[in-house]
Amino acid sequence: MNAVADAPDAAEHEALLQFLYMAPVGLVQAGSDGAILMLNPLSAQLLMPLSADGNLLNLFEALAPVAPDLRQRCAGYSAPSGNVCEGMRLYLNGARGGPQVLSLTLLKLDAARLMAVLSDITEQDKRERQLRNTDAWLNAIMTNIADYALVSLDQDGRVAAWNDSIGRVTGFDEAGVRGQPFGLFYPADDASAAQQAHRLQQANLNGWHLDEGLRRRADGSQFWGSAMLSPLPGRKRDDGTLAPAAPGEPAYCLILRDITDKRALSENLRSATYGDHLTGLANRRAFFEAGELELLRRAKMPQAPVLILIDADHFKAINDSHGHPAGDAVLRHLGATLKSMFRQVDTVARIGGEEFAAILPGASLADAAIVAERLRERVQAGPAMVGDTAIAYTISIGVAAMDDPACTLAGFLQRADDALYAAKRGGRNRVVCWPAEGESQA
Ligand SMILES: Nc1nc2c(ncn2[C@@H]2O[C@H](COP(=O)(O)OP(=O)(O)OP(=O)(O)O)[C@@H](O)[C@H]2O)c(=O)[nH]1
Repeated sequence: MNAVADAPDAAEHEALLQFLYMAPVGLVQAGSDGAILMLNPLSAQLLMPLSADGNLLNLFEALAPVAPDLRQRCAGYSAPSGNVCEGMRLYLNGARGGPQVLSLTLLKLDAARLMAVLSDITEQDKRERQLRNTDAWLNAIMTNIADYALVSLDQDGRVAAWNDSIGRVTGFDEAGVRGQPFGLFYPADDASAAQQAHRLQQANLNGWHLDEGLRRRADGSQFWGSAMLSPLPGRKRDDGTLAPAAPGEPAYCLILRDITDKRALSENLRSATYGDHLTGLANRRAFFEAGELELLRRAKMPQAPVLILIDADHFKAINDSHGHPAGDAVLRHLGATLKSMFRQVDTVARIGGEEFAAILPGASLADAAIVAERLRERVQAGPAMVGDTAIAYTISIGVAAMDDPACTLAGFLQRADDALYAAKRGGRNRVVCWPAEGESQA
């Protein structure tokens, strides 16, 4: 070779060496018998832990602990050139999930030469394993947790993909579900196109939409369920907007869950927190919360609510002559009478030992006084039966309109209590409205 021709060769050679040195993958050139002809620093680094004596002389021998059949593979590869193996995973230190994972691609360059490309894919392998675990985990959830159901919906909220869990929770079969709007799982009065569109829109805006309520099974029966709706993650563009999905393709994920048990639990919790254990009415805490709420609402209502305080007369004497448990039975009797006399919208509570209160929204003082008088008559007319014993008792009632914008709930209670006190003083078994005659206004 002459000097003019030699110069570019030397430069190319230098560039090649530099490439081999810097390459982010391990490169090994070997003969067809595996004898290593050349290897770059990274491949030496990757192969070194496999070598028993630190001498990297033969590729097949170096890789024997993790790829014992490599020599046979090459021998059996009859094409003049091509990939003997591609992306073969080599798990160093034996076990899968060990500290290091290599990927090996072995190229047959020609009859005499092989080129191995090695790269460290430990992190990638770990991520893939995590994904597989997550997949298996999700699958296990969907298959084993009986009260969850997963379904994917298309752009318009129609069921795009069937999942067995849907059948299990709702009783629908694939033919009955695929292509149907997801309102199918809701009772008719909650399943309009507009209601569905609203749910999808909320999911688009917030990233998810969750609602709890009655859900419908294939046989028309209902259960208490939650529905979590969210756009599929793949649709999110870099700018945060959602890419439209192709017609019929999954665009949303809907997770339905039967939470009948959970609801019963929270109802129990609710009644433990807000219910009176003896009478089943609201308790003092519930009464005060409802009272404050009524005061907030009062401004927007044409009619202020009315507060009624009810107290059993001479209750101590009942306890003394019949015993405390009989007294309890009388209180239960009074509670049941109250429950039967007031409307659904009224708050009726036991706020003390033998003291009860009711808030009547949208009632005038005169109407409330009539209701109170009827209640008094009813209690007087019907004794409480405790076993075989009829225990007659009466009640006194104070009534106050909650119509003074400057007055607080405590203030209204004081007014009703003043009226109640007047009823007691006046001889009991009577109804008095605030301001009572002869009482000064608070
Ligand atoms: N059995 C029973 N008695 C209760 C309960 N809470 C309070 N009491 C009793 O109710 C009685 C209330 O007595 P007082 O406040 O003197 O009133 P009263 O005897 O009803 O007389 P007037 O209210 O003035 O008509 C007391 O004896 C309390 O022990 C309860 O949960 N069960």
